[in-house]
Amino acid sequence: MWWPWPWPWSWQGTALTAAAWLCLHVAVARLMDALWWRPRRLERHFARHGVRGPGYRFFFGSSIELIRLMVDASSRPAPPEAPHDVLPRVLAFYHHWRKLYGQMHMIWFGSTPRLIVSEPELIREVLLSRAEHFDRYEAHPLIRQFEGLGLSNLHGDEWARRRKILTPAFHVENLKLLVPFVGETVQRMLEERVLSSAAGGEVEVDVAEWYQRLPQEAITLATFGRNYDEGSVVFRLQGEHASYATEAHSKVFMPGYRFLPTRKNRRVWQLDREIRRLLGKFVTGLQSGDHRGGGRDHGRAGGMKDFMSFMAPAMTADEIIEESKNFFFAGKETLTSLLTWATVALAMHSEWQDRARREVVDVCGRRGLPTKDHLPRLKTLGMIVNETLRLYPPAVAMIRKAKRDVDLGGCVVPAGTEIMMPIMAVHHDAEVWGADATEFNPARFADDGDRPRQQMAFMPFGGGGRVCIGQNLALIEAKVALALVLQQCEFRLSPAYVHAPRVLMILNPQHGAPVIFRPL
Ligand code: HEM
Repeated sequence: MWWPWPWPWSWQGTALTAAAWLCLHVAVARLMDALWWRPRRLERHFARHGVRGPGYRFFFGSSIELIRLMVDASSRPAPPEAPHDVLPRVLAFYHHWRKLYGQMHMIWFGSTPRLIVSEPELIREVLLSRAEHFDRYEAHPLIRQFEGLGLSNLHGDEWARRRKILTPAFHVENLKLLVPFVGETVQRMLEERVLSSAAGGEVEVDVAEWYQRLPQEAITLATFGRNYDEGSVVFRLQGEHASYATEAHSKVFMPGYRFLPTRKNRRVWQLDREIRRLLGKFVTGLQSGDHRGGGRDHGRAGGMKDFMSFMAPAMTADEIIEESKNFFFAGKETLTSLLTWATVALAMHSEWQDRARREVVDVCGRRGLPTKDHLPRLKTLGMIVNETLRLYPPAVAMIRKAKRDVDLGGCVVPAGTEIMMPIMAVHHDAEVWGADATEFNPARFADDGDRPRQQMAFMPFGGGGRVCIGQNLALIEAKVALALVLQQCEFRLSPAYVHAPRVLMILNPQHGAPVIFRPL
């Protein structure tokens, strides 16, 4: 039989072609909706609620302008006449768009709307009173890979389960037992780098580099206890791993780039495998009871119960691996940042340096290491640490995501919108802190000091259920380290120092922090 065209093949072909066209149309329509129509609809929605911001640009959102503002700001140091007025440099995009669009405004992170909220009252709603409507923001896969799938990156029930397991490990009474170890570590650091090199004279040290050793050693001991030496190897590799993350974060993100077998990527994969292998071996030993110690360490850690012994009975090997990666990541750069800025601020304000030193000598003596009983008596030092965290919060912002449509300050925030809370902007706000908001004045944190009483005016460690679990550890380390440095040296900024705080995940000095120490 002959047909003018190859029936039934032509029917099938036509149907297939039509289906392919339909799929293509649907895919293109969806893509266009995600990248163009939805952002425009959301823009109009927010405008109706009086919330405006830089207009949405196809695919890139506000990213190109944001990067331009940040790069431009980082090309100039902070103004010498107001050195602590660093918000326009650190969060240049916030500073710029706030002037144009008001305190609550919106920007576009690609095609995702990001609402900027900097009123303490609204932040309180997001973190505390209406926290169930907001979820922790999903970090980029590259950052998650380095940070580890630990507390910082978990959600819902799994986060709650882990937080419950880990909370007792970070109890202040447990952590206080670390004080002698922290003191000995800082004493060794001083002897090796400052006291011996200075030999009666002066020595210049880049404190942004130098301080890194303390959190690294403290987290290693707190996590691994008696198995500190094995832990050190893991965390040394993790240090290298994290340095690639910081480097990657400072570059423009290219989707899929991390899967290419470049020299650096191959090293990152190798490090990842090695860290997992070592931690896996260690954890399996710990869980089968075939390990040296774990539990209470009566040696270096003065009887502190290490984090491993809280995790081993309750978590799988993989979970422990991810959690330890997370501790290392969350605890190292943040503390280094705090110590660096406190030292820089004290070098700039010698009156506070002298006052804090007198207190340290009164409480701890001319030579002795600080003890856990000394710490609450170091009031001036506590005020200095708080004032540093206010002006130079290591984590400059927090991000949440609306789980569902939710009312915030009279604006209906659609599900999926990200909420960015710029910690540094709240800390520098003259309406919250008064006319001297950008001056270094630790006295505002005195018991009878004049400071805002509203919740979330001061939140260097975040707030609500997801408040920093490591804050007690950080404050212990910071007080002991600064007390020892003050007790044994006078210091001032090197002429080579340029005051240029910038944020690369964590707030750090763009050109390092060279400080001149003179042993006392
Ligand atoms: C000066 C030092 C530190 C600062 C300023 C700091 C700041 C913060 C902030 C702001 C958050 C909340 C993030 C958010 O809600 O989005 C946070 C969470 C967290 N921090 Fe810290 N941190 C410091 C030290 C540490 C240390 C020493 C550790 C542990 C070893 C640590 C572990 C964590 C963890 C695990 C979380 C996630 C908690 C959760 O989501 O349940 N931090 N930190």
